[in-house]
Amino acid sequence: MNAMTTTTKETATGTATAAPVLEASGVTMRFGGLTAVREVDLTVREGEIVGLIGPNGAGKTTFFNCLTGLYVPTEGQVSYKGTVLPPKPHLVTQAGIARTFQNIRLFSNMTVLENVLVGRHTRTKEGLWSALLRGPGFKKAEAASRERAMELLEFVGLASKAEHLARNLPYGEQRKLEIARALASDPGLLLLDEPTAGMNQSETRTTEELVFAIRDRGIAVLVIEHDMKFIFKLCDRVAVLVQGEKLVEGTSEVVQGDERVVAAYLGTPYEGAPGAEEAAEVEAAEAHAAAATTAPEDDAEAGEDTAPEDTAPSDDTPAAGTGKASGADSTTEGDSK
Ligand SMILES: Nc1ncnc2c1ncn2[C@@H]1O[C@H](COP(=O)(O)OP(=O)(O)OP(=O)(O)O)[C@@H](O)[C@H]1O
Repeated sequence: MNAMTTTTKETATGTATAAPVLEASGVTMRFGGLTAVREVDLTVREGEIVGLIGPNGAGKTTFFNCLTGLYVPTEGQVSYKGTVLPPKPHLVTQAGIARTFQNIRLFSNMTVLENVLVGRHTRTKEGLWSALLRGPGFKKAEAASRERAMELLEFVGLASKAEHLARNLPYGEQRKLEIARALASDPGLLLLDEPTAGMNQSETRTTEELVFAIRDRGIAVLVIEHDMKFIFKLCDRVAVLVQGEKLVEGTSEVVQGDERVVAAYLGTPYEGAPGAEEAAEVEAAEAHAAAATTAPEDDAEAGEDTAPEDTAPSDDTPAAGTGKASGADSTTEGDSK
């Protein structure tokens, strides 16, 4: 990792007033009756590393998919450097957002270098004919792309394996290669989905340094991770998603000290928890219905009057906030992780 320098969070001080790179506002994603992400606002500023955490199924990856155009959000919008993004992955990449996936997506039968070159294609201007005829313009562009790709491999510490097949790399290096490929599109914002999943401690530590070094190159980072030690050490700010809603956002210290975050991870309900109101209503209605079935006969008349409004929701009552569900089918992808 020759180009990497070990840096710390301190280099990011003063980012609170830096220009926003990413602005997500009111992002909601519904899949039929399920609201996976509900009205989430999130800003990432220049020079920041922001963490997105939450228990399994909290909606983190779905939110990433909304940011990168893989899903068309049911509501809300996403802007990159002040311009609203069209929900199309290639246009989002072209605009300046790159990502890695929770499930590694490399071209396993291509070399390490070729994988990075693929990530470079959004930044090369040579057209199809130029490529087929292999004219001087194409050769020059190809040489420049190779040089850039090698520089990125050097940066992530994989230069010596440029000609290896991607599938022969150990797992931790495949994750690094994914990062190099994402960087090949010259992004202003990098989204990392669980970059240390499956890594040992030393690989995690190297990834930590890599993310700091990426930020030091002027690329803002938004990272999903379950490894709390990694997140709290790395991030200038952390947002916590629980059941699709943003519960807390703040510095690592603020988030770690918030009892609602602890409760969400331990599964302990707390006052005002997302979905708590609906759950309380259902519980009350069920209790009411149960009382009605065991009520003495002289209560039956009163029961008839109140039943239509007070009974528990029927099976076809939509879940809270699902009234406007749309678009999910057309945007759902097979493997969106
Ligand atoms: N394409 C889809 N169709 C229907 N439901 C989906 C789809 N993608 C995600 N979901 C649901 O949305 C909710 C949020 O899932 P998501 O994968 O975004 O959570 P997550 O926070 O990334 O979880 P994890 O930490 O386990 O990766 C889950 O209930 C999931 O089952």
